Amino acid sequence: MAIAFKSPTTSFFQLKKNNPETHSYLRFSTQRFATPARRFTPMSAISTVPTVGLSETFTRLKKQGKVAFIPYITAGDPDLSTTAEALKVLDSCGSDIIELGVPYSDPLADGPVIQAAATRSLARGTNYNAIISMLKEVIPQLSSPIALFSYYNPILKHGVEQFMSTIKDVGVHGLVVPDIPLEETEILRREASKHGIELVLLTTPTTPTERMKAIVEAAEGFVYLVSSIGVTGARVSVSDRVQTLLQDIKAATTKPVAVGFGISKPEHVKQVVGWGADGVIVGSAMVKLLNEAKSPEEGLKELEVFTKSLKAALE
Ligand SMILES: O=P(O)(O)OC[C@@H](O)[C@@H](O)c1c[nH]c2ccccc12
Repeated sequence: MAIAFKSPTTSFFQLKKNNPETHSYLRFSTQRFATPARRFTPMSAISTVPTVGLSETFTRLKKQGKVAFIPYITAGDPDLSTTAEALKVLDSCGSDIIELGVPYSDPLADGPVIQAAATRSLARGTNYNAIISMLKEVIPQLSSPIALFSYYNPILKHGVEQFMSTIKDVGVHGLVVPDIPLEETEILRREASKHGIELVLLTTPTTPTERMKAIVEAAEGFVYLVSSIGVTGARVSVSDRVQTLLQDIKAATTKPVAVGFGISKPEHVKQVVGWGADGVIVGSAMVKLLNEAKSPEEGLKELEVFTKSLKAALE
């Protein structure tokens, strides 16, 4: 059993056996992480705020009666130094966890906005080593934990153990791998847990109940509830099926559940919070804003205003 990502116009997840598309993650990408790591000017005063992991973050927020705000951005779009600054902006505007996407040439679950961000980033020469160097410098300056978001292929390319050990060393707390089916997460889960990395798993509106139960049982950090069928990207409204899906998941687990896909406005955030989500994930809207700004500096300013508006909707 495997999860296949279809083209943006068709369904998002499809559970199928022996479908060639399901094994796309086994193909090694020709994209080389070849360019040398960029250097970042060290900050004069680097704070070493000890961050806690994903599940601990939810526990702390729950005690305060709060819901987690989880933005997503793609590393290296428009460039890695802007990503470094964007992480600091997102952190200082009250993000609780930050999802950082590793750009990949076949981002099958991503809609046009994030796909284009990955393409731009790779075209600029963003590579794994450069992302790791950037994180090594920036993570000590953040108070929110980072969940790295990567398709399976780049992880396989580095070797699962090597990958986990490297991301742990630079201070990453969690990992989301959207194109690996539950049945094939064994090695990933073993290595993640060996290195203290929380492996977030996803469930979707088309996941059968029994399978959803197995996914939430294995999930670490939080359960990612994909709000709608399709690919990532802003939508006019959030499907009200999310309310029932949340109830079903919550009947199966006490683990925190964060909702993502199509959330782009304060109204969406309020709605999802009203339905009982423990976290709200916003990706494409953030990526779009950074891309469409007149300059990276302008983009960072807009990111700050936008993040504050979404965060305010959570209060
Ligand atoms: O972009 P949206 O619709 O706001 O959805 C969140 C999302 O971007 C982020 O979590 C994500 C980026 N790429 C993905 C691929 C699969 C699942 C989730 C993701």
